[in-house]
Amino acid sequence: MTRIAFIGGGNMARSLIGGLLKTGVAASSITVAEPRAEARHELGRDFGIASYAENRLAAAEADVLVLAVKPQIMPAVHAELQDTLVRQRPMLISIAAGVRIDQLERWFGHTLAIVRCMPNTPALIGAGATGLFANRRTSPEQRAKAQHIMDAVGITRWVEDEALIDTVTGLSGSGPAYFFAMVEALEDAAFAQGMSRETARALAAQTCLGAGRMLVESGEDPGVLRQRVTSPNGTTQAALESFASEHFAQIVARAVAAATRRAGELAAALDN
Ligand SMILES: NC(=O)C1=CN([C@@H]2O[C@H](COP(=O)(O)OP(=O)(O)OC[C@H]3O[C@@H](n4cnc5c(N)ncnc54)[C@H](O)[C@@H]3O)[C@@H](O)[C@H]2O)C=CC1
Ligand SMILES: O=C(O)[C@@H]1CCC=N1
Repeated sequence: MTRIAFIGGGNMARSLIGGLLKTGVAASSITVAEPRAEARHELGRDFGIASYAENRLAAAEADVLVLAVKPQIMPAVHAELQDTLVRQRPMLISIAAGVRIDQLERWFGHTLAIVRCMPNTPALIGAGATGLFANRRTSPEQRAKAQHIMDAVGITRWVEDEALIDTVTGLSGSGPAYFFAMVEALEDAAFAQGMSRETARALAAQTCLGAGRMLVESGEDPGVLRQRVTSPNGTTQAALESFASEHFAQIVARAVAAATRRAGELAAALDN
């Protein structure tokens, strides 16, 4: 049984923990370190896992440490875990946006297996999407273990070039928020035309779910699916022409680039 300790018990850790438990991972094999007492209480209440105020205690028995703190917190975490790292030599899985392998090696040690991942919050319902990149110290068995953990909560893809983890961040890491923003905008638009918020939200959310499921389950090209909705000179064409006139594709590309760039900035700030 792999023993996994989460360092940081915030939103993303909760999504991963909830997803892992749903796939049958034993609550006794997961611990979490979280400084906020209320969050610790909620982790115990919602998931039945042991939580600790101190990183050292949560990590005491772990084979795998999932570093789930904000990038800025990472150097402090290293200081608190130094003894544990030397004694246990756990594999590290960092999910922190931007934070590079060379930085993690500098803080946590050059001889540890380190996998840099970028998951997303739908992991909570087993529908996550995770990009992974491993350092050279990571053995094939350790790569498989990291992938196994992330496969439990959704799909996984290894990237060849570490820089592409920042692209994963701009695509799928932050991506759920783009779709939530789309649903909010659709709801607002229908509300402005007189529909109740409840009905507008239900229809917008189900449309998001239906389109997503069709895309994934059919395996068809999104462009083909889009064309099937678009009757010549019909309503969809009118909406898509409106999107195009506002340069929708460029708007999305600039947003993804902004998120990707921010990941790099978060990391660069830690070099100073
Ligand atoms: N929220 C998301 O959708 C995603 C977040 N991430 C990454 O996951 C990491 C965590 O993000 P969130 O969960 O959104 O943030 P969050 O703020 O919800 O969680 C971070 C947790 O770390 C705790 N913490 C603070 N100092 C600590 C310390 N010294 N030791 C242990 N825990 C400490 C905080 O109390 C907090 O509960 C970030 O690095 C972020 O880039 C990655 C993918 C998606
Ligand atoms: O917004 C963030 O910085 C984190 C990383 C990806 C999703 N949430």
